[in-house]
Amino acid sequence: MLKISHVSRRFGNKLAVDDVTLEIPQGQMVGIIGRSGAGKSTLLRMINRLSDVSSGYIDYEGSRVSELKGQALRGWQRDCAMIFQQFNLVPRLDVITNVMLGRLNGRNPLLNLLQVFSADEQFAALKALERLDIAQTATQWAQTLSGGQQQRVAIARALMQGPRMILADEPIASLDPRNAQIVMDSLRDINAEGKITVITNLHTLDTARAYCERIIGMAAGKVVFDGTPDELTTDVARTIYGADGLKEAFSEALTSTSITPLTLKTSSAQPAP
Ligand SMILES: Nc1ncnc2c1ncn2[C@@H]1O[C@H](COP(=O)(O)OP(=O)(O)OP(=O)(O)O)[C@@H](O)[C@H]1O
Repeated sequence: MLKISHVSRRFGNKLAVDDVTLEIPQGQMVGIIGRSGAGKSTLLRMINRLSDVSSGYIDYEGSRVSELKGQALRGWQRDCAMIFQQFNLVPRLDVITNVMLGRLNGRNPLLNLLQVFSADEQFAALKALERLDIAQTATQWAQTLSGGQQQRVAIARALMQGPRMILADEPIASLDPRNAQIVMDSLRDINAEGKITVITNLHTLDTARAYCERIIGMAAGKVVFDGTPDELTTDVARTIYGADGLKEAFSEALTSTSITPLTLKTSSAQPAP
């Protein structure tokens, strides 16, 4: 269980996240939606401790994540993998090495520097790439891959950490609909098969509805909705996006990133209406 208790984050005068309290059971697939600037990324970054809370607490399985330091903090960041809109791969390294870098936190820094990886690590990286159906790209430079392939490499790298949770910050915002679907299908399958909690920020309503069993809506730093896709009515969407943002949220859903799941493995995930 991840517990977020009265968490706020301030940047100067700006309250980016405002008194958020949430409980996320292990293994849930959660989508966070909201307009640009609503505080979605800041919330994810605080969970992963890329950013510190200004006030409040974050706990995971009884451990106070928001106060971890040193090795314990690195341990948490290994348990709680993060993927980003821009993939964050090393462009001039081959794919398999990029994936093995997912083990960084658990390894001797000197070996990292020399990029020496054991046979076991190479095997695990290949298995992770196979799981994402891109093992054939293992020896290519990361920068030669399409955006969708790069995001799958980033997910494979996250899997190399052996995480209990994956945080995805707008993972499909830079992808075309087909690749967006492949990436969301991968996240959904990893969630369903491995009981790995997935919390993903998403720009579009339809993707959140199609893939997430629970949707959290944020506006101006606050949680303004927390429920199932069925409960996310047009009125609720208006609260999340505002009357002027609503058109954008729905029209986006009908155009560039409109996707539906390829295969449904979880009973709670429903295709977009
Ligand atoms: N490092 C920072 N310094 C100053 N202000 C910041 C910083 N990070 C975020 N903010 C501000 O906090 C608010 C919330 O930003 P955040 O990136 O969390 O929103 P978001 O919902 O993820 O938006 P987007 O969808 O555009 O990424 C915004 O007003 C943003 O400008």
